[in-house]
Amino acid sequence: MFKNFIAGEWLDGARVSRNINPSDTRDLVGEYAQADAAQARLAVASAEAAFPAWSMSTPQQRFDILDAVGSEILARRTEIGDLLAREEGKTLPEAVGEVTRAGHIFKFFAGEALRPGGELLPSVRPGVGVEITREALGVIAIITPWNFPIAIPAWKIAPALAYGNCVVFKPADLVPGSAWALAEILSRSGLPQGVFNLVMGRGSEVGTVLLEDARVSAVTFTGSVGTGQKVAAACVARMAKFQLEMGGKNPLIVLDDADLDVAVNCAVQSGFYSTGQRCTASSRVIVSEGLQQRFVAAMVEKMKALKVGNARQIGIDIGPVVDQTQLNQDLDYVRIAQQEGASLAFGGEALAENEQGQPGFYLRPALITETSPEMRINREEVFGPVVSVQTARDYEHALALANDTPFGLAAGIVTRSLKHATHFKRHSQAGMVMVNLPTAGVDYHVPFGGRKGSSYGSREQGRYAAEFYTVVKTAYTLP
Ligand SMILES: NC(=O)C1=CN([C@@H]2O[C@H](COP(=O)(O)OP(=O)(O)OC[C@H]3O[C@@H](n4cnc5c(N)ncnc54)[C@H](OP(=O)(O)O)[C@@H]3O)[C@@H](O)[C@H]2O)C=CC1
Ligand SMILES: O=C(O)CCC(=O)C(=O)O
Repeated sequence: MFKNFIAGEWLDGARVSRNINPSDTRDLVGEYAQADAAQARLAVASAEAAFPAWSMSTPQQRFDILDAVGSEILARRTEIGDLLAREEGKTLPEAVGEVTRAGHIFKFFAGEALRPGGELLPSVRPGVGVEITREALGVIAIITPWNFPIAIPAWKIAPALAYGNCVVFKPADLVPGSAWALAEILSRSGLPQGVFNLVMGRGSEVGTVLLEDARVSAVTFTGSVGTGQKVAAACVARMAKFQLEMGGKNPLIVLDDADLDVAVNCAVQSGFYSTGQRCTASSRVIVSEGLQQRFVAAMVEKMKALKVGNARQIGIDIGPVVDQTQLNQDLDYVRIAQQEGASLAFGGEALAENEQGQPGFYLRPALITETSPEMRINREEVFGPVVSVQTARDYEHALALANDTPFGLAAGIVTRSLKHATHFKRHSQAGMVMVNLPTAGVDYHVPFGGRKGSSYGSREQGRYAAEFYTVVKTAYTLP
């Protein structure tokens, strides 16, 4: 039994959740304690008690701890990557890559702890000095989704601690294993008791406490739009700071002058890898008329060669969908698209088992053509290996189609035209824009986030994370 970490102790939960391997549903990854509301409140209390001392800890102390955590994650990347692949279903190379990213994130924010910002200015009044500093907020609640079970926790926990906050971390109930492994490393890192707390459990119970408890100063959330709206409403009601990263319906434009191989690689990589379960996935490909037929034919050829199977097996390109609910959602969207008049050019069928006969949530990646902008497949996030194709008359039409979405997380263009690439970077209504690169798979040292319905609040990652995890103070002195 894997326990919760509250007030410096490992505690049994009120219930137990079973973590099942989506590549082979006979395989139980482990049993994990589920905290109840009382334990969530205990975690908040312990974080609150630890805050005065931790917020005054030295940059050196924070650096040493975060740097050592990063080193251990990197040293154990293969082992933790295997656990991640086993519980979430992304392929082993993708999972090891995610763990590596988590290690680098801790090291990046270790460095940031040594670079506190601040300004010293003369006042407009004679003899008065003005200091602008950043201070820690207090207790931060961190609520994360299942699709990046260690990288997303890392890019929230590391800055929270680096800037002097205390943390109550609630990972997704579906994939507690990688989160637990990270918490176990943090539990031995030298953090004072109560600075970091892990409360695995249900969003409806543990999550609700974290949103409503007045001792929680800020909530950082990644997940679905529906839950994001609940987080926002609860935080506004009690004036807590919050930050939301939610869905995407990310476009990838392919212009007539594109290198076809680059275009297909970008579309396959960001549409289907990680089983399409990324908020940055290119789920809409917008191709200009002259290249449309060749692009679809080349995509189908590439997709025929993709190996769908056990995430931990060498040579597999696409692991399983995370669970039956998500698989049903993916299949529903493939069906709805066809009912609305689109064509299924390739894939889209569930496979009850892989080539080894292991039962899992397998889905052959789907390419849907002859779609139009108003179809649900072009408006709603599927969160699976399902890509739609729209045809554009020219660049201007493609740009209009790309921006015609309630979301605005990432957007890409494949072109040899500097003019169009430059125009697109300026006029895309997305937070992250890629030229001749996949929309998914971003750097860890630069800002991450979107516009419109995709994100709310300040950016995550890189130096920009300081905006959320600190509060600015302006001090005036007349010596
Ligand atoms: N843009 C993105 O990065 C992501 C988007 N998604 C989208 O969300 C869909 C569902 O994924 P899922 O992970 O279940 O997303 P959710 O939004 O349901 O869950 C995200 C996190 O919020 C928690 N939570 C759920 N309800 C509440 C609540 N009332 N109060 C506080 N916390 C709560 C969840 O806990 P628990 O695990 O117990 O439910 C989980 O830890 C996907 O199909 C996809 O469309 C998902 C992941 C990432
Ligand atoms: O594409 C990436 O690198 C990050 C994606 C992500 O954060 C997400 O899907 O939640």
